[in-house]
Amino acid sequence: MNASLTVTHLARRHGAVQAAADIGFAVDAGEIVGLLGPNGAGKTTVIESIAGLIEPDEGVITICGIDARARPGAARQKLGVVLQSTGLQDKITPREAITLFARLHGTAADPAPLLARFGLDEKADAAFATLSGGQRQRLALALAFVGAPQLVLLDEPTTGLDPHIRREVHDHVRAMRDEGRAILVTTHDMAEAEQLCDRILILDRGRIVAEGTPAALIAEPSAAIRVWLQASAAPACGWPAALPHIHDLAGEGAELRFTTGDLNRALAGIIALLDGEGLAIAAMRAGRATLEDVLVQLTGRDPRG
Ligand SMILES: Nc1ncnc2c1ncn2[C@@H]1O[C@H](COP(=O)(O)OP(=O)(O)OP(=O)(O)O)[C@@H](O)[C@H]1O
Repeated sequence: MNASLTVTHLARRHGAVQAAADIGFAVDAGEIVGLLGPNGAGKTTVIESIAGLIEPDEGVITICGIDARARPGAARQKLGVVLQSTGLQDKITPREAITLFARLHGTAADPAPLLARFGLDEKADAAFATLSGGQRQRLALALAFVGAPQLVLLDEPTTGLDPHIRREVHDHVRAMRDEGRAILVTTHDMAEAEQLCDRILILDRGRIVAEGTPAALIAEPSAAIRVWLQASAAPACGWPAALPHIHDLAGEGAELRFTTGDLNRALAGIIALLDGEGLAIAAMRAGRATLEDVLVQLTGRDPRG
Protein backbone atom coordinates (compact mmCIF):
# COMPACT_ATOMS: atom_id res chain seq x y z
CA MET A 1 0.00 0.00 0.00
CA ASN A 2 1.36 3.43 -0.90
CA ALA A 3 -0.90 5.70 1.18
CA SER A 4 1.09 8.77 2.20
CA LEU A 5 -1.60 9.75 4.69
CA THR A 6 -4.10 7.65 6.58
CA VAL A 7 -6.56 9.11 9.04
CA THR A 8 -8.74 6.83 11.17
CA HIS A 9 -11.47 7.69 13.69
CA LEU A 10 -10.30 11.31 13.96
CA ALA A 11 -12.43 13.31 16.40
CA ARG A 12 -12.02 16.81 17.79
CA ARG A 13 -14.33 19.04 19.80
CA HIS A 14 -14.05 22.81 20.01
CA GLY A 15 -15.94 23.48 23.24
CA ALA A 16 -19.50 22.31 22.65
CA VAL A 17 -18.96 21.89 18.88
CA GLN A 18 -18.04 18.47 17.50
CA ALA A 19 -15.83 19.87 14.74
CA ALA A 20 -14.66 16.43 13.54
CA ALA A 21 -16.29 13.08 14.27
CA ASP A 22 -15.05 9.64 13.25
CA ILE A 23 -13.21 10.95 10.18
CA GLY A 24 -11.41 8.27 8.16
CA PHE A 25 -9.70 8.49 4.78
CA ALA A 26 -6.38 7.99 2.99
CA VAL A 27 -4.41 9.96 0.42
CA ASP A 28 -2.07 8.06 -1.88
CA ALA A 29 1.19 9.22 -3.39
CA GLY A 30 0.52 10.97 -6.72
CA GLU A 31 -3.04 11.95 -5.80
CA ILE A 32 -4.81 15.27 -5.17
CA VAL A 33 -7.66 14.85 -2.70
CA GLY A 34 -10.08 17.73 -2.07
CA LEU A 35 -11.75 18.34 1.27
CA LEU A 36 -14.99 20.21 0.59
CA GLY A 37 -17.86 21.38 2.73
CA PRO A 38 -19.80 24.45 3.81
CA ASN A 39 -18.45 26.93 6.38
CA GLY A 40 -17.82 25.26 9.71
CA ALA A 41 -17.92 21.72 8.24
CA GLY A 42 -14.59 20.90 9.92
CA LYS A 43 -12.11 21.17 7.05
CA THR A 44 -9.57 23.35 8.87
CA THR A 45 -9.92 21.20 11.99
CA VAL A 46 -8.95 18.11 9.95
CA ILE A 47 -6.03 19.88 8.20
CA GLU A 48 -4.71 21.36 11.46
CA SER A 49 -4.96 17.99 13.21
CA ILE A 50 -2.90 16.34 10.45
CA ALA A 51 -0.39 19.21 10.52
CA GLY A 52 0.03 18.72 14.29
CA LEU A 53 -1.20 22.27 15.00
CA ILE A 54 -4.10 21.09 17.17
CA GLU A 55 -4.39 17.94 19.25
CA PRO A 56 -7.30 15.65 18.24
CA ASP A 57 -9.39 14.08 20.99
CA GLU A 58 -9.27 10.70 19.26
CA GLY A 59 -7.90 9.05 16.17
CA VAL A 60 -4.77 7.82 14.45
CA ILE A 61 -2.90 9.87 11.82
CA THR A 62 -0.17 8.11 9.86
CA ILE A 63 2.10 10.09 7.54
CA CYS A 64 4.34 7.94 5.31
CA GLY A 65 4.06 5.13 7.82
CA ILE A 66 4.91 7.36 10.81
CA ASP A 67 2.40 7.70 13.66
CA ALA A 68 2.11 11.50 13.59
CA ARG A 69 0.62 11.85 17.07
CA ALA A 70 3.29 9.64 18.68
CA ARG A 71 6.23 11.01 16.63
CA PRO A 72 5.27 14.55 15.54
CA GLY A 73 8.85 15.62 14.77
CA ALA A 74 9.48 12.71 12.39
CA ALA A 75 6.07 13.17 10.71
CA ARG A 76 6.73 16.90 10.25
CA GLN A 77 9.79 16.05 8.12
CA LYS A 78 7.51 14.42 5.53
CA LEU A 79 5.01 17.27 5.50
CA GLY A 80 4.57 20.63 3.75
CA VAL A 81 1.76 22.94 4.83
CA VAL A 82 0.15 26.03 3.27
CA LEU A 83 -2.26 27.60 5.72
CA GLN A 84 -4.69 30.46 5.09
CA SER A 85 -2.22 32.94 6.55
CA THR A 86 1.55 32.55 6.26
CA GLY A 87 2.30 34.34 9.53
CA LEU A 88 5.40 35.90 7.94
CA GLN A 89 6.75 39.23 9.12
CA ASP A 90 6.46 42.23 6.79
CA LYS A 91 10.22 42.75 6.47
CA ILE A 92 11.33 39.19 5.68
CA THR A 93 12.27 38.49 2.04
CA PRO A 94 11.44 35.31 0.10
CA ARG A 95 15.13 34.31 0.13
CA GLU A 96 15.37 34.80 3.91
CA ALA A 97 12.07 33.02 4.53
CA ILE A 98 13.13 29.94 2.54
CA THR A 99 16.51 29.86 4.29
CA LEU A 100 14.79 30.17 7.69
CA PHE A 101 12.29 27.41 6.89
CA ALA A 102 15.11 25.15 5.67
CA ARG A 103 16.96 25.71 8.95
CA LEU A 104 13.80 24.91 10.92
CA HIS A 105 13.51 21.76 8.82
CA GLY A 106 17.06 20.82 9.75
CA THR A 107 18.42 21.24 6.19
CA ALA A 108 20.64 23.90 4.66
CA ALA A 109 18.83 24.14 1.32
CA ASP A 110 19.97 26.64 -1.30
CA PRO A 111 16.90 28.91 -1.81
CA ALA A 112 17.73 29.55 -5.51
CA PRO A 113 16.01 26.45 -7.03
CA LEU A 114 12.82 27.08 -5.05
CA LEU A 115 12.81 30.79 -5.91
CA ALA A 116 13.16 29.84 -9.59
CA ARG A 117 10.56 27.07 -9.50
CA PHE A 118 7.92 29.33 -7.95
CA GLY A 119 8.72 32.35 -10.13
CA LEU A 120 10.13 34.47 -7.29
CA ASP A 121 13.58 35.25 -8.73
CA GLU A 122 12.80 38.91 -9.26
CA LYS A 123 11.29 39.29 -5.81
CA ALA A 124 13.90 37.19 -3.97
CA ASP A 125 15.13 40.16 -1.94
CA ALA A 126 11.92 42.19 -1.69
CA ALA A 127 10.17 42.62 1.66
CA PHE A 128 7.14 40.34 2.17
CA ALA A 129 4.92 43.40 2.69
CA THR A 130 5.63 44.54 -0.89
CA LEU A 131 4.64 41.22 -2.56
CA SER A 132 1.36 40.90 -4.48
CA GLY A 133 -1.27 38.35 -3.42
CA GLY A 134 -0.11 35.93 -6.11
CA GLN A 135 3.56 36.32 -5.13
CA ARG A 136 2.70 35.72 -1.47
CA GLN A 137 0.86 32.56 -2.40
CA ARG A 138 3.76 31.35 -4.55
CA LEU A 139 6.05 31.99 -1.58
CA ALA A 140 3.69 30.00 0.67
CA LEU A 141 3.91 27.09 -1.82
CA ALA A 142 7.71 27.42 -1.97
CA LEU A 143 7.89 27.32 1.84
CA ALA A 144 5.64 24.24 1.94
CA PHE A 145 8.10 22.69 -0.47
CA VAL A 146 11.20 23.13 1.68
CA GLY A 147 12.47 19.67 2.57
CA ALA A 148 10.77 18.06 -0.48
CA PRO A 149 7.69 16.85 1.45
CA GLN A 150 5.86 13.67 0.48
CA LEU A 151 2.54 15.01 1.76
CA VAL A 152 1.40 18.61 1.12
CA LEU A 153 -1.58 20.15 2.96
CA LEU A 154 -3.15 23.21 1.32
CA ASP A 155 -5.87 25.14 3.16
CA GLU A 156 -7.76 27.25 0.60
CA PRO A 157 -4.65 27.98 -1.49
CA THR A 158 -6.41 30.13 -4.09
CA THR A 159 -8.91 32.15 -2.06
CA GLY A 160 -8.80 35.81 -3.10
CA LEU A 161 -6.54 35.21 -6.10
CA ASP A 162 -7.50 36.28 -9.64
CA PRO A 163 -8.23 33.54 -12.22
CA HIS A 164 -4.81 33.82 -13.90
CA ILE A 165 -2.89 33.34 -10.63
CA ARG A 166 -5.31 30.62 -9.58
CA ARG A 167 -4.47 28.65 -12.75
CA GLU A 168 -0.79 29.13 -11.99
CA VAL A 169 -1.25 27.76 -8.45
CA HIS A 170 -3.17 24.80 -9.94
CA ASP A 171 -0.25 24.08 -12.27
CA HIS A 172 2.17 24.08 -9.31
CA VAL A 173 -0.11 21.75 -7.35
CA ARG A 174 -0.47 19.37 -10.33
CA ALA A 175 3.32 19.38 -10.77
CA MET A 176 3.71 18.39 -7.10
CA ARG A 177 1.23 15.54 -7.68
CA ASP A 178 2.97 14.43 -10.86
CA GLU A 179 6.25 14.16 -8.93
CA GLY A 180 4.52 11.54 -6.79
CA ARG A 181 3.59 13.68 -3.79
CA ALA A 182 0.26 13.31 -2.00
CA ILE A 183 -1.83 16.50 -1.81
CA LEU A 184 -4.77 17.27 0.49
CA VAL A 185 -6.47 20.56 -0.38
CA THR A 186 -9.48 22.44 0.99
CA THR A 187 -11.47 24.83 -1.16
CA HIS A 188 -14.80 26.64 -1.34
CA ASP A 189 -14.53 26.83 -5.11
CA MET A 190 -16.43 23.91 -6.61
CA ALA A 191 -15.14 24.55 -10.14
CA GLU A 192 -11.59 24.42 -8.74
CA ALA A 193 -12.34 21.15 -6.96
CA GLU A 194 -13.78 19.67 -10.13
CA GLN A 195 -10.75 20.65 -12.23
CA LEU A 196 -7.98 19.99 -9.74
CA CYS A 197 -8.91 17.05 -7.54
CA ASP A 198 -8.56 13.38 -8.41
CA ARG A 199 -10.86 12.50 -5.53
CA ILE A 200 -13.15 14.47 -3.24
CA LEU A 201 -14.31 14.09 0.36
CA ILE A 202 -17.43 16.04 1.27
CA LEU A 203 -17.58 17.04 4.91
CA ASP A 204 -20.68 18.23 6.74
CA ARG A 205 -20.95 18.99 10.44
CA GLY A 206 -17.67 17.21 11.15
CA ARG A 207 -18.47 14.03 9.24
CA ILE A 208 -17.60 12.70 5.79
CA VAL A 209 -20.92 12.42 3.94
CA ALA A 210 -19.65 11.46 0.47
CA GLU A 211 -16.44 10.41 -1.23
CA GLY A 212 -15.49 9.79 -4.86
CA THR A 213 -14.01 11.22 -8.03
CA PRO A 214 -15.68 14.48 -9.13
CA ALA A 215 -17.16 12.62 -12.13
CA ALA A 216 -18.58 9.82 -9.97
CA LEU A 217 -20.11 12.26 -7.45
CA ILE A 218 -21.73 14.27 -10.24
CA ALA A 219 -22.89 11.18 -12.09
CA GLU A 220 -24.65 9.85 -8.97
CA PRO A 221 -27.68 8.41 -10.86
CA SER A 222 -30.35 10.10 -8.78
CA ALA A 223 -28.78 13.56 -9.27
CA ALA A 224 -27.38 13.48 -12.79
CA ILE A 225 -29.79 16.05 -14.29
CA ARG A 226 -30.93 19.22 -12.60
CA VAL A 227 -34.25 20.74 -13.76
CA TRP A 228 -36.07 24.02 -13.30
CA LEU A 229 -39.58 24.14 -14.66
CA GLN A 230 -42.36 26.71 -14.75
CA ALA A 231 -46.00 25.72 -15.25
CA SER A 232 -48.56 28.00 -16.91
CA ALA A 233 -49.98 28.54 -13.39
CA ALA A 234 -49.55 27.12 -9.88
CA PRO A 235 -51.34 23.75 -9.51
CA ALA A 236 -54.58 24.25 -7.56
CA CYS A 237 -53.63 21.71 -4.86
CA GLY A 238 -49.93 22.68 -4.84
CA TRP A 239 -47.06 20.42 -5.94
CA PRO A 240 -47.00 16.91 -4.44
CA ALA A 241 -44.30 16.10 -1.86
CA ALA A 242 -42.97 13.26 -4.03
CA LEU A 243 -43.15 12.17 -7.66
CA PRO A 244 -41.69 9.08 -9.38
CA HIS A 245 -38.09 9.46 -10.71
CA ILE A 246 -37.83 12.88 -9.06
CA HIS A 247 -35.46 13.82 -6.22
CA ASP A 248 -34.88 16.98 -4.18
CA LEU A 249 -38.28 18.24 -5.20
CA ALA A 250 -38.87 21.90 -4.33
CA GLY A 251 -42.04 23.51 -5.68
CA GLU A 252 -43.19 27.06 -5.09
CA GLY A 253 -46.08 28.73 -6.93
CA ALA A 254 -45.82 27.80 -10.59
CA GLU A 255 -42.13 26.85 -10.28
CA LEU A 256 -40.59 23.46 -9.62
CA ARG A 257 -36.96 22.45 -9.10
CA PHE A 258 -35.72 18.87 -8.91
CA THR A 259 -32.98 16.44 -9.86
CA THR A 260 -33.51 13.23 -11.77
CA GLY A 261 -31.62 10.38 -13.34
CA ASP A 262 -34.38 9.79 -15.91
CA LEU A 263 -35.68 12.98 -17.49
CA ASN A 264 -38.17 11.18 -19.81
CA ARG A 265 -40.02 9.47 -16.99
CA ALA A 266 -39.77 12.45 -14.64
CA LEU A 267 -41.35 14.73 -17.27
CA ALA A 268 -44.00 12.13 -18.13
CA GLY A 269 -45.17 12.24 -14.49
CA ILE A 270 -45.20 16.03 -14.40
CA ILE A 271 -47.02 16.34 -17.73
CA ALA A 272 -49.69 13.90 -16.51
CA LEU A 273 -50.07 15.93 -13.32
CA LEU A 274 -50.31 19.25 -15.19
CA ASP A 275 -52.72 17.78 -17.81
CA GLY A 276 -55.01 16.72 -14.96
CA GLU A 277 -55.17 20.34 -13.82
CA GLY A 278 -55.52 21.79 -17.31
CA LEU A 279 -52.02 23.32 -17.10
CA ALA A 280 -48.98 23.18 -19.39
CA ILE A 281 -45.21 23.55 -19.09
CA ALA A 282 -44.52 27.25 -19.80
CA ALA A 283 -40.69 27.20 -19.53
CA MET A 284 -38.01 24.73 -18.60
CA ARG A 285 -34.24 24.45 -18.12
CA ALA A 286 -32.40 21.16 -17.65
CA GLY A 287 -28.69 20.51 -17.42
CA ARG A 288 -26.00 18.27 -16.04
CA ALA A 289 -25.66 18.62 -12.27
CA THR A 290 -22.47 20.31 -11.04
CA LEU A 291 -20.37 19.48 -8.02
CA GLU A 292 -21.98 22.48 -6.34
CA ASP A 293 -25.45 20.94 -6.86
CA VAL A 294 -24.17 17.69 -5.33
CA LEU A 295 -22.76 19.51 -2.31
CA VAL A 296 -25.93 21.54 -1.75
CA GLN A 297 -27.97 18.36 -2.11
CA LEU A 298 -25.85 16.49 0.43
CA THR A 299 -25.41 19.23 3.02
CA GLY A 300 -28.40 21.46 2.35
CA ARG A 301 -26.03 24.43 2.50
CA ASP A 302 -24.23 26.69 0.06
CA PRO A 303 -20.54 25.66 -0.18
CA ARG A 304 -19.48 29.31 -0.46
CA GLY A 305 -21.23 30.15 2.80
N1 LIG B 1 -10.84 27.59 18.16
C1 LIG B 1 -12.12 27.32 18.10
N2 LIG B 1 -12.95 27.53 19.15
C2 LIG B 1 -14.25 27.22 19.10
N3 LIG B 1 -14.86 26.68 18.03
C3 LIG B 1 -14.11 26.44 16.95
C4 LIG B 1 -12.70 26.74 16.92
N4 LIG B 1 -12.22 26.38 15.72
C5 LIG B 1 -13.27 25.87 15.01
N5 LIG B 1 -14.40 25.90 15.75
C6 LIG B 1 -15.72 25.41 15.34
O1 LIG B 1 -15.57 24.09 14.83
C7 LIG B 1 -16.37 23.89 13.67
C8 LIG B 1 -15.49 23.48 12.50
O2 LIG B 1 -14.66 24.60 12.16
P1 LIG B 1 -13.57 24.53 11.00
O3 LIG B 1 -12.83 25.81 11.01
O4 LIG B 1 -12.80 23.27 11.10
O5 LIG B 1 -14.51 24.45 9.71
P2 LIG B 1 -14.17 24.74 8.18
O6 LIG B 1 -14.87 23.68 7.40
O7 LIG B 1 -12.71 24.86 7.99
O8 LIG B 1 -14.88 26.14 7.97
P3 LIG B 1 -14.54 27.34 6.94
O9 LIG B 1 -14.92 26.82 5.61
O10 LIG B 1 -15.45 28.43 7.40
O11 LIG B 1 -13.08 27.66 7.06
C9 LIG B 1 -17.13 25.19 13.46
O12 LIG B 1 -18.40 25.07 14.06
C10 LIG B 1 -16.29 26.21 14.19
O13 LIG B 1 -17.09 27.28 14.65
